[in-house]
Amino acid sequence: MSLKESALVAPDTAAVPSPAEEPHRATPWPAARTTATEAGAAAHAAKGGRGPLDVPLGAALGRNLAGPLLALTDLPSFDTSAMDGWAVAGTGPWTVREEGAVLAGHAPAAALADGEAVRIATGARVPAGTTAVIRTEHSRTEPSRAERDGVAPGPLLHALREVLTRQDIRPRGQECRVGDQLLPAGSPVTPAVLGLAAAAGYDALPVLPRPRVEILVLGDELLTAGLPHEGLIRDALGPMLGPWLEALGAEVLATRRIGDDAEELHAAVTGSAADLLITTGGTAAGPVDHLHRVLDAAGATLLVDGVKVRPGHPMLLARLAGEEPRHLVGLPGNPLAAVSGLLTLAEPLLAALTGGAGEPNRAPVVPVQDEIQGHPHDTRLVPVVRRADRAVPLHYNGPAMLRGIATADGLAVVPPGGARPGQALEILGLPWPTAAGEAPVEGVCFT
Ligand SMILES: Nc1nc2c(c(=O)[nH]1)N[C@H]1C(S)=C(S)[C@@H](COP(=O)(O)OP(=O)(O)OC[C@H]3O[C@@H](n4cnc5c(N)ncnc54)[C@H](O)[C@@H]3O)O[C@H]1N2
Ligand code: MOO
Repeated sequence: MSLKESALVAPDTAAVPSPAEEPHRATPWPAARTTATEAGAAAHAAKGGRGPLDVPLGAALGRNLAGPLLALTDLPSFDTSAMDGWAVAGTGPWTVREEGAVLAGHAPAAALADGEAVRIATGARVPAGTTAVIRTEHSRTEPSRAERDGVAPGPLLHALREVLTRQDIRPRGQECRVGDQLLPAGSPVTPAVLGLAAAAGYDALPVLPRPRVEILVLGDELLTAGLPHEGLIRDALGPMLGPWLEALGAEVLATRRIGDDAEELHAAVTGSAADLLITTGGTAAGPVDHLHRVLDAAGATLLVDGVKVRPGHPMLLARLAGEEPRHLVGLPGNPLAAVSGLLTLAEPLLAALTGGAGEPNRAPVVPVQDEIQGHPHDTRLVPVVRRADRAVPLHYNGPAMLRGIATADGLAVVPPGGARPGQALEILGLPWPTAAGEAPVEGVCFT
């Protein structure tokens, strides 16, 4: 008997009701996120072996630091002139030393004797004996009598304002001393962090390994190019999920289109090397919704089978069979339902899988401007834009729509029963910069 004939029996012959038809099996939304976090944390702990990687600075952007960033040097590493002007020793007027300017990156200049001055550039090492730097614009020079007579020494330097001891000198170690912690472990490597790491002496950074993710897009009705026609529609999830998951810190191994083929799906699920498989579609009870049967045949354990959230309630989380802990998140096919599954299950799991690289989607609490209709029993996730101190719900929030989320700053977590105007709600953030306050808020209300 083939796989299709045995474990993957056709849905209309299956005696058991589908998970979508069994609301009691659905997990409350907060508990589903906790389960996903715990699954990721357990997988991370079990994988102890996948230790930090040293990557060149240029490749570290967007990764998370595997350990604290410790300064490899004092910063600045020498007493540095903060201004173009004069290094002086003692009180003025000062005799200007004959030699040329002390420049950044050049050999150290000879020590200044009391009463001497030398030209200095911003970033140059101040000569030993220097008591202050005077900016060019705060100084004037005049020929000394000796210089007028044609014999050394050179001109005299006068300060045009009071000179404070050590002014405009950046002392060695002002920003940090060697060994100081500049950033804690887990910090995201931003462009600014790359700059700081380079300044502090790093050529490479130890970063956490990224969870490997594979995306399986299911559905015979999906087109990868052109206009929808004859009942076929464009695949909206393939182009969206890879970049979204990368923005959440994953390494996306592949996005594969599988169609509605149970055998092919079974082979893809059992043969994948990814830490996390993401499927789209096939979670419900339709004639070609094979996901539950494939997971059963593959020996997977369902950790979450339906969540009390709208949209996206048929989403699921499974632990795949095998010694290595690997997971599968089944996202519903409706595009906004898939986003809901991504934020509910995939995001917390990925955050924990990277080893506590930061709090997953720290949700700020913001009052909502308008009433938001609730589901009687389930949480709702509703795209919102932030306007000043308020969250404004967007209207194109139907399960099959991406028009709302495409202009949103986040998703409001609306408790069962709904929210009153002014009620404070958690807002799940999106992993990219949003144009808060720019988006149109008027529109037709669809469900
Ligand atoms: N009898 C029931 N039917 C459905 C239920 C239910 O509880 N009982 N739940 C509905 C809900 S809610 C959702 S969400 C969907 C979930 O369906 P599936 O995960 O099985 O997804 P599909 O049936 O494959 O597709 C649903 C919908 O989404 C479109 N789709 C799928 N993939 C994509 C894609 N990559 N890009 C764009 N659009 C996609 C697909 O064409 C369908 O229109 O089930 C309901 N049914
Ligand atoms: O999960 Mo469904 O998206 O509510 O239509």
